[in-house]
Amino acid sequence: MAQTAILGAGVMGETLLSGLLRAGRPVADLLVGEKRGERARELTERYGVAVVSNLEAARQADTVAIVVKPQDMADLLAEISPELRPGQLVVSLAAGITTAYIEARVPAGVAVVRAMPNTPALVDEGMAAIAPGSHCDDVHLAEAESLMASTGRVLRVPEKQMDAVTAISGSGPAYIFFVVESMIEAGVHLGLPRATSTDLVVQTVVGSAKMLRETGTHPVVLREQVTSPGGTTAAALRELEIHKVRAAFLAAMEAARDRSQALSGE
Ligand SMILES: NC(=O)C1=CN([C@@H]2O[C@H](COP(=O)(O)OP(=O)(O)OC[C@H]3O[C@@H](n4cnc5c(N)ncnc54)[C@H](OP(=O)(O)O)[C@@H]3O)[C@@H](O)[C@H]2O)C=CC1
Ligand SMILES: O=C(O)[C@@H]1CCC=N1
Repeated sequence: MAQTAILGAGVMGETLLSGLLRAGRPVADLLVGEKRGERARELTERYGVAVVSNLEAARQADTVAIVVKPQDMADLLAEISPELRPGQLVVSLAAGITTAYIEARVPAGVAVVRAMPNTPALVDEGMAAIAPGSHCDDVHLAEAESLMASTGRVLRVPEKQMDAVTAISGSGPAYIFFVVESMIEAGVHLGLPRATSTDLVVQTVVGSAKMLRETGTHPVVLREQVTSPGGTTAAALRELEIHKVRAAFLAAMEAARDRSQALSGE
């Protein structure tokens, strides 16, 4: 099978690595580029994967997945560019970095795909979107899709939607964890033991997510089913509206979208 290199084995790089292995990708087909010796030893012990220099990984691999921070992208591309060749596929998982940014820094003819995954990929419930660059054919896009599909669902989107995707599903798990954390804390304020509050909130979120996915019913309808006339839910939702939670979500996601747009220029 073709070799895939993962450059940048932090939170998301390790999530991709472990997902590919769970999906049955032979470890011999994977390479990791990691500059810190201690981290390299940890990854080899944990997964049995070969850890090599970025240059060596770029030389050997057919597909190079780049999972460094956007701010480290320019240096990494300058480092590996001498080893990249036309026909090779670069998949960038970095927020905000456009395919044009990468294409301008690699040899002509290198295919580039921009991907935006999220951390639920760690439990094979990821949501990723992919967008092709200008030298990318269907085979390249299908390869990027199969890479991301190892850990969950994948959508193909036009690149102009990627900053919004990043604001919704890329950063999205953090908003959900923030809501969960807030609800647990509220339970504690209401006098529940922390463990009880945590159990109640986590299962409520899992159950609600499962209902959304399995029934396909619109969230407004599901919310109305919970909201008995003159009851407890109506009282709570009124407070959420008074505190402008809906407007806060809109402002938050606009801020994430704007931050994503700014990252290519830094
Ligand atoms: N975390 C998330 O939920 C998501 C992250 N992403 C994207 O994934 C990318 C990585 O994010 P995340 O995993 O959170 O960040 P991390 O900081 O956890 O991981 C980045 C990794 O890249 C390594 N690195 C930096 N420079 C190089 C280099 N030249 N060669 C090899 N490795 C290098 C870092 O090593 P060291 O620590 O030694 O510097 C670190 O291990 C970002 O671009 C982010 O936008 C996308 C979607 C979701
Ligand atoms: O916060 C970030 O910039 C990255 C991209 C999406 C999720 N985490």
